[in-house]
Amino acid sequence: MKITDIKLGKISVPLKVPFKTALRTVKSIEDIIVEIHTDIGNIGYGEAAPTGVITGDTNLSIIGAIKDHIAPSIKGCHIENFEELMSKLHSSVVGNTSAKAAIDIALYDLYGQLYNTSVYKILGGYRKNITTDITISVNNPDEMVRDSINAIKLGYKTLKVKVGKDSQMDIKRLSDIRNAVGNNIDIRIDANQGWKPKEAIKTLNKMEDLELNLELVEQPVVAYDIEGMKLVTDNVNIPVLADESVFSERDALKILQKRAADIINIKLMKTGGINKALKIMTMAEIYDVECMIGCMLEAKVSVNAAVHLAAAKKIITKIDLDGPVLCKADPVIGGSTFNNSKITVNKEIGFGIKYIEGIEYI
Ligand SMILES: C[C@H](N)C(=O)N[C@H](CCC(=O)O)C(=O)O
Ligand SMILES: [Mg+2]
Repeated sequence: MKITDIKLGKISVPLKVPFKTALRTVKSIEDIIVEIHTDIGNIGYGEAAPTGVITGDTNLSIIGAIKDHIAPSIKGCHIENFEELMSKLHSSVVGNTSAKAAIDIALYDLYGQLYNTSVYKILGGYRKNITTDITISVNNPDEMVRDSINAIKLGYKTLKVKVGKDSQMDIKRLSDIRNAVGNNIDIRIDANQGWKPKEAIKTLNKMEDLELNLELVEQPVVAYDIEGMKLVTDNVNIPVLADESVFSERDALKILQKRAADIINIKLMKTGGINKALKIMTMAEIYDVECMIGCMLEAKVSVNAAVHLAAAKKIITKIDLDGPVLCKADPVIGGSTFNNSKITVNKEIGFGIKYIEGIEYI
């Protein structure tokens, strides 16, 4: 199965409500779709999200990286030579992890098609069903309480509450939400780098004193401050999860060796796809550290690939794959089933993506 062409397009999918974090506010998903075509008519689908404030990737940089670097290095190659393809993909250009993720996903799709097997089975086939949390955007406390109650009515048992804009107000936000939802709901919080290390320690210890019963705190401090994150990890009881601090295997190794965080959040847009994510997961296994699998604001093509990875691997114990359920509509035909918090991995060959509505080809 030989790669003959790589086509790119854009999709635009409005969100149900604006998505707000300490880093950005977004009203719609504007992602790049990749189609890798082969000499025998198979197509592999991938998706890249332009999360400039986290990955540095924009739609124009994604298009440029694929057109100028990645496509020329993999065109004409055979899917059979998968290891060689991965090596070419990752050495074609530095950085550009979202562009690499889209290509990696499309290549895994074709690899599954080549061997007539669903990707999650090739990767390990650990389980068929997973349960995601849902993000509660950072807003005024009343709005966040309302969004939390609405999420619980839809059956969500875990809320991922965005904080990090104002630590005093964050304590009120969390107190109001915990009061409103009771103690049977898991609450994890994500500061998206918004706090300074000492501020994070003070805030998290206050939240513990108030018995807010938080499952974990995600990325309390700025991504590059590994010492700061370790200081937080060593001085609070709430488990600390490294998100923006871990892109590569080297980043993960540093965090693991220093014990700077308790859990690692793996996202395909940070790692550059499944192949590199697997390496991080193996390291986490060695250090006996659990992983979350997360997503950026992504539609169902790339989140479906993350579902396959999550379904395949035992080391992934926490799921944050709510991208598709945050959207007003789903333009992707095929793939896993998203029924609010319940996700069932699909069994079709490859990733099972059949068609994507409304692609604007570039
Ligand atoms: C969508 C997911 N639940 C999430 O919250 N991801 C964010 C980053 C998303 C973005 O800004 O596109 C995270 O975990 O930091
Ligand atoms: Mg995060």
